[in-house]
Amino acid sequence: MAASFTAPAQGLVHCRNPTLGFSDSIFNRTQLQFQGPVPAKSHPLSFSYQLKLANDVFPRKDHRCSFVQTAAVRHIVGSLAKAGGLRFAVVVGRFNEIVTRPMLEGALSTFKSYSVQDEDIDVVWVPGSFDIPVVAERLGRSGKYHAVLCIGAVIRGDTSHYDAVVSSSASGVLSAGLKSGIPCVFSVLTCDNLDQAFNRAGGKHGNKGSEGALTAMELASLFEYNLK
Ligand SMILES: Nc1c(NC[C@H](O)[C@H](O)[C@H](O)CO)[nH]c(=O)[nH]c1=O
Ligand SMILES: CC(=O)[C@@H](O)COP(=O)(O)O
Repeated sequence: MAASFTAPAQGLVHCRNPTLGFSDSIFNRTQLQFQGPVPAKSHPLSFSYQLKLANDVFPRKDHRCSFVQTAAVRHIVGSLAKAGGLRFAVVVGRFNEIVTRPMLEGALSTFKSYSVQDEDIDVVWVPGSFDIPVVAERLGRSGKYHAVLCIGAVIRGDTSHYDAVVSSSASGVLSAGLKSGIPCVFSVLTCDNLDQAFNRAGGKHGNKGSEGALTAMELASLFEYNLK
């Protein structure tokens, strides 16, 4: 997309120049002195007129304007600061609840710390990770939530059952998001043993439930405020 010029009175051109912050989009305004005539009622300016303005401001011998090329990129990022007021569903597997419960608690406290109210969160328990996707899709389609966070813990046993549950859960959550059009976040641990799981449920490798809540808020905000 082209740089967004506005042409206020008196021949001043403002150029919107986005800079990225991790959790928010910040736009800096740069004022440029413009030499040529500015049409009285000129916004939004056509792309060709924006090019003409830019070339008038930065004339180059080879008739190319590097300013337009760099300023034309707009970076769009969801904002955690705008999570308050958004609604979330959390689908949690009861299987290995000793792991999934602290993940859920981590998620709920992270939502709270970004001003998401308790009444804007519904927690739905299901038997295990394999059962999460069908529920996530139903919740996504309900129109009640801005994002669905999926929490589970699959721990390898003796047979190939692990692979079936892991791959079904991962592809199912992906498909739930794609089919419902609502972000469905995958916070299902896939571990070789209980130790690995505890380390990711509030232990030395953090809490993947909390991380999932951050992802859910960022995507919910992106969809609600930037991609409509
Ligand atoms: N073994 C694990 C399961 N298995 C259960 C399935 O998820 C599912 O509930 C059952 O097949 C009925 O559809 N679930 C986990 O979350 N973690 C496991 O380690
Ligand atoms: C990940 C699993 O499904 C696991 O609990 C099953 O264990 P097993 O393969 O020993 O039956």
